[in-house]
Amino acid sequence: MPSLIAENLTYSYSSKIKPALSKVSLKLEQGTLTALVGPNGAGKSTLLSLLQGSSKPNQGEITVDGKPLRNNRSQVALMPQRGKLNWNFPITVEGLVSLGRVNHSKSTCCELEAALQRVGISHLAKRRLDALSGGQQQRALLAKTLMNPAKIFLLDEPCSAFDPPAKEDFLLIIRQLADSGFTVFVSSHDWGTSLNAYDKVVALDKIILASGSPQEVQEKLSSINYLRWKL
Ligand SMILES: Nc1ncnc2c1ncn2[C@@H]1O[C@H](COP(=O)(O)OP(=O)(O)OP(=O)(O)O)[C@@H](O)[C@H]1O
Repeated sequence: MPSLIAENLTYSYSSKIKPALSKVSLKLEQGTLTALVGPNGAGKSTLLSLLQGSSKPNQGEITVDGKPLRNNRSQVALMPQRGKLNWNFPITVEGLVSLGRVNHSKSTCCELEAALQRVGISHLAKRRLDALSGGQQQRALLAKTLMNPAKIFLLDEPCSAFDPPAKEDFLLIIRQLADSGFTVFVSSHDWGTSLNAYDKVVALDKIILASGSPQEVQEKLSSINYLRWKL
């Protein structure tokens, strides 16, 4: 059953420039892990911000469980790109993660501990954020996002700070999230074999280039010679 459907989304930052996204349609099924791939400037972050509802499309519709997104925004949470955060802010890991509670209501110890456990950093709860590695910081940011009682998680380039083993560990964490019923949509620059860890791949470059299983998308992109001239 699809939990999020986007139909014909078009979005321009200004009427004077070409649209960042044109007629983008996709379906995210409940309990699946989907990759969103595309080169720099393809519109990945723009699409995620539309799907989260922080920007509105110029044209097109987004529904969550059959209702317009505007009536169901609490079901969708976005983890921003790491570049959007000040990692030197003087805060502990548990302080950061607690901020993820919606409306900043007081989080219970259980919720906090569950989020830290899900991403495997309970032992770092009292550490300062600026004393962590880039990969540990990304896990802390995911734990903060998971404090949100949403069921659709949009992750904007979460693997950018990871070395290959850490990336594999992170993929396992998000796979477990999907297997426990959450819908997870992850933007990435990685067109390599790690795409095989996903149920589905959406390739974007202002329009949807291809969508389907990792193999189907790789085949489609090579048939249009996209990978050769673009990447
Ligand atoms: N605030 C903005 N104002 C004007 N144009 C913008 C703005 N944000 C993004 N753009 C433009 O929209 C297009 C899509 O940008 P976006 O950040 O969504 O791409 P992306 O695929 O996430 O890129 P990257 O992989 O580099 O993060 C780019 O041409 C970008 O320059």
